[in-house]
Amino acid sequence: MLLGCIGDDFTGSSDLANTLAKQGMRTVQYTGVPNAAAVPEVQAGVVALKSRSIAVAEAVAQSRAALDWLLDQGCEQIFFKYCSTFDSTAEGNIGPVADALAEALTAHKVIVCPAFPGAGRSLYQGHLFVNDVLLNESGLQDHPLTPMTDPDIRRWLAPQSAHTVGHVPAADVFGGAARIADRLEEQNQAGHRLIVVDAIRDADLLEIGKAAKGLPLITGGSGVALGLPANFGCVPAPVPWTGQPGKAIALSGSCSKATRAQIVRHAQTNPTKEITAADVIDARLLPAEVAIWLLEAEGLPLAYSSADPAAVAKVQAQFGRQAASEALEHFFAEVARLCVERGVTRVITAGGETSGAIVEGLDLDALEIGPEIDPGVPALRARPDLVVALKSGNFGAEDFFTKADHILARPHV
Ligand SMILES: Nc1ncnc2c1ncn2[C@@H]1O[C@H](COP(=O)(O)OP(=O)(O)O)[C@@H](O)[C@H]1O
Ligand SMILES: O=C(O)[C@@H](O)C(=O)COP(=O)(O)O
Repeated sequence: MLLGCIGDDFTGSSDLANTLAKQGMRTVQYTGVPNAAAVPEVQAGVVALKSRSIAVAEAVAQSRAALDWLLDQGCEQIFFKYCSTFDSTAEGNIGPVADALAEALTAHKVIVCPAFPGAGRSLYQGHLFVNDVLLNESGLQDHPLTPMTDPDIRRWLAPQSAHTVGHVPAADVFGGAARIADRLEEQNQAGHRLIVVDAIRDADLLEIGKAAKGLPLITGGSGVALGLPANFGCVPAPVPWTGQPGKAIALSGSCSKATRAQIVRHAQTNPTKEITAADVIDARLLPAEVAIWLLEAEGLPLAYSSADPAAVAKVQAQFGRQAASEALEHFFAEVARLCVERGVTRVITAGGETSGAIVEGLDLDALEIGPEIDPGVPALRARPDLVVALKSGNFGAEDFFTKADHILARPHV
């Protein structure tokens, strides 16, 4: 294994794996830290953790365990993948995990770059934009677990890290790889260890990738991984795929604007069922009832708890943020488990935490990376009889659910 990656959630990990596979690296996504060694053909291993919203100490411990396993596989470089919208709180977990990995790897110039222009995320003067609005006006300010209320990534990261935060501005990034490398060195000499690097185009990310050659640790969204495979001699290649016939279901616990629009669109031509948090928490609705509905419905049925910010705030005020999230995540995991046990072969999920709970509930070990459905979302083969797609809350076009199912079912490509 050449490149070892640690993802702080499951959709994000598949987003990164998608980029690496498209750029020609033989990539596998693992559910948590594997117990056994990787097969020798794997060039990039992505250890998917569900560490974005857990306690800081636990996120650090899990990430350190992932690092140890990746180093045991012979990795020459480590990539810490977090969200392209930098989802985190003032306590963490991006800063503490990056600090711990940097310490363990004796990394002194650590790139911090959430930019993903392909999905509308650009970083300019340290400020993160989602399409044409600042992060804190993009809807992410209402995220149920990690509300992003400040678009200045330097300011957001500072309280999370033991080190001062540096910056390489766009004007230097536009100067190319050598200038970026010089600026990283300069920022480190000035005492900074975590260094926010601007990027607004894929061309910038490719230059940052070149400048990152040989650095022990890189952190960011999947965008900044674009230029890394070339450093290992890999070249872009089509990703092979054999789809899976049979019965499909879709499950969504994402409350993002993008997912809610996708649900409205899907409901125009497919059966949909809304799950309310109160019904789940008070046990008025059981996973088996939803599983039966999904199994009996025609087309691509979708069960969702996705709700707008006002409804989410009401649920959280009544039951508590963590309790509501956990109850819904466990519920969806159990629904998925029952459906797969009864023969479902294609599972499409929306939401990072939700997808993580479902993948863990289904006990899926290693995911083989297939072709891209929409930017940042690949088709994945979990078992000989099961394929999945894990959609990040904010990714995907309005017709995502049907498009995903079409690709997951597609015969050999
Ligand atoms: N109606 C709801 N009320 C409160 N919380 C909800 C509701 N629906 C989903 N959630 C929780 O909100 C969180 C959404 O996070 P996630 O699944 O990561 O989606 P995204 O990818 O959009 O961030 C999950 O923990 C989920 O259980
Ligand atoms: O980088 C991204 O935006 C995604 O890969 C990601 O991490 C998604 O997280 P969720 O929005 O919680 O699914």
